[in-house]
Amino acid sequence: MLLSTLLRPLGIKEGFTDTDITDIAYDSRKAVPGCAFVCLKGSASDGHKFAGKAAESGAAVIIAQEPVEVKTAQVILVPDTKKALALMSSAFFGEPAKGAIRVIGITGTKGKTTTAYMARALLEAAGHKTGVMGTIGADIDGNIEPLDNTTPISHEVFRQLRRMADAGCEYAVMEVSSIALREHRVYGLPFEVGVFTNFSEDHIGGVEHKDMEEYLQCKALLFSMCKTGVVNADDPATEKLLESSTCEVYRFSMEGRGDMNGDNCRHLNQPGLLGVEFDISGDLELSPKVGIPGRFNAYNALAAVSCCHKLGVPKEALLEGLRGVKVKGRVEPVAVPGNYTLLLDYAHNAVSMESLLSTLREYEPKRLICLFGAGGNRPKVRRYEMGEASGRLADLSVITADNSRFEDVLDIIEDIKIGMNKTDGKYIEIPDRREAIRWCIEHAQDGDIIVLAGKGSEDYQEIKGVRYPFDERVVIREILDSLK
Ligand SMILES: CC(=O)N[C@H]1[C@@H](OP(=O)(O)OP(=O)(O)OC[C@H]2O[C@@H](n3ccc(=O)[nH]c3=O)[C@H](O)[C@@H]2O)O[C@H](CO)[C@@H](O)[C@@H]1O[C@H](C)C(=O)N[C@@H](C)C(=O)N[C@H](CCC(=O)O)C(=O)O
Ligand SMILES: Nc1ncnc2c1ncn2[C@@H]1O[C@H](COP(=O)(O)OP(=O)(O)OP(=O)(O)O)[C@@H](O)[C@H]1O
Repeated sequence: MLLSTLLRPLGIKEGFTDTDITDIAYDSRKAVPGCAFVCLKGSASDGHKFAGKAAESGAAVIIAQEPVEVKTAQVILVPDTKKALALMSSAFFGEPAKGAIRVIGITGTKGKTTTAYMARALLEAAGHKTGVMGTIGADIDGNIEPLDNTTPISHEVFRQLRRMADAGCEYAVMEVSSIALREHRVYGLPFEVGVFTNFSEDHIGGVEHKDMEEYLQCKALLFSMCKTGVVNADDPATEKLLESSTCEVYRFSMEGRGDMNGDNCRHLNQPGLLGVEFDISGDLELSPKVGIPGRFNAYNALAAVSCCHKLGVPKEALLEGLRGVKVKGRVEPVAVPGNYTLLLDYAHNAVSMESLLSTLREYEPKRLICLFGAGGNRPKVRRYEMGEASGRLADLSVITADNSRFEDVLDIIEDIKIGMNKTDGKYIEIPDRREAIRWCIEHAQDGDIIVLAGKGSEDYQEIKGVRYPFDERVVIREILDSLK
């Protein structure tokens, strides 16, 4: 593609020699002859330092935001290379979001993945093929390409949108993290709808956000990039989020203050099948059954229904889509031979643990058993808080390993116990996660709900820098086979 075509969206029309560009690279180790190398300032290093290396590998152009010394490539200075990468990537992949595919962005502290998959289920029930991009990966028809981040770097965002459009998707639903908005990973992307699920404390400190104010301001950016903002009217942060919005606003609520309101949430409870049912009024009258349990999933469903209603999805498709929805690793049921319920869930901090366990309590299990660990090399406060939440809400906690990374799993368990010991919750410790799961299955009683928290859709365990295969669906099947 001609350099002039890539630079046009940046408003650069002169001051360079036009040439054919083979690729766009932002990592010097992946620079190829004839590419444009974009220098990005990162958290660990500065891409400007690698401009020389990229030129040695044959880069024809260096896009930089401060002067760099290279002899074999032309240098083009721009005010912000992250924005430049996004605009150039969109052009490089044929501007997929300007005609080929309509993009829905979902932001919020919790519920992004679930709401994204619900929206896909609704759109597909209406006959619109839809791709999903988020924590689980880039998913077209269940074929999942892993992504480095929940919202990957802009080049990958536009590459995936092109892939989805080429595969015949009319829509892409993507999770848009606050970090991605801060880092301009979706800069210039025209969103048809932006959805806001909720806001609570998370992602503060280290390379993440400075404070809650900055966290919210980053999320707010989505609402000046979309035509319609579909927002949770019940969240105390919503009005502040919308202060500088430029979109049409559509509110959903479980407390009667929205354009679309949900009410009268009821639990669906059969062995192996938990779900929720609720009534919608306002712009639509319907009582959907949702194939995933939890009061918070009524919220997620209401967000997805509001979004898809705005896109013209008919009532019948809304009902059909929600009934059949399943989200990998989000309160996902696993078939077991006994009369108990075994669920996999991604809850890995206090907020999600609290909402998960309190909602499961409402299903009145004989016992609620929660198996969980906590990630190594992550803030310790998570461990104390998760321990406290499980101690308070589960009848029995089985404390085990999660991705211990470079820490000793026994040290992490000791931290979890600090929180646990603030409660009178019963617990056992089984550091080997496979053995802990086996214990739960061997000791399950009729009417129990057992939830394996923390892994969700992950299929590995990360120990001392190595990722070992660990798909809980496979592990459970192996344990059940060995017990036959
Ligand atoms: C802080 C942050 O967001 N970092 C992201 C960033 O990496 P970085 O800033 O550390 O990059 P760096 O190592 O400093 O390198 C800077 C530049 O030099 C280049 N380089 C580097 C070395 C070299 O030899 N040559 C070279 O050209 C790099 O390719 C890069 O362009 O760019 C990478 C590639 O896109 C991301 O994978 C990485 O995400 C890291 C892994 C991360 O943990 N990010 C978190 C904070 C994050 O983004 N989370 C959100 C929210 C998730 C949620 O809601 O749960 C997400 O969307 O995932
Ligand atoms: N609306 C919600 N409110 C509170 N908790 C929720 C909500 N939706 C889901 N959860 C809980 O949070 C966990 C993660 O849900 P989900 O993956 O949908 O959210 P996410 O925003 O994508 O999360 P993350 O940013 O951690 O990847 C679920 O497994 C569930 O326990």
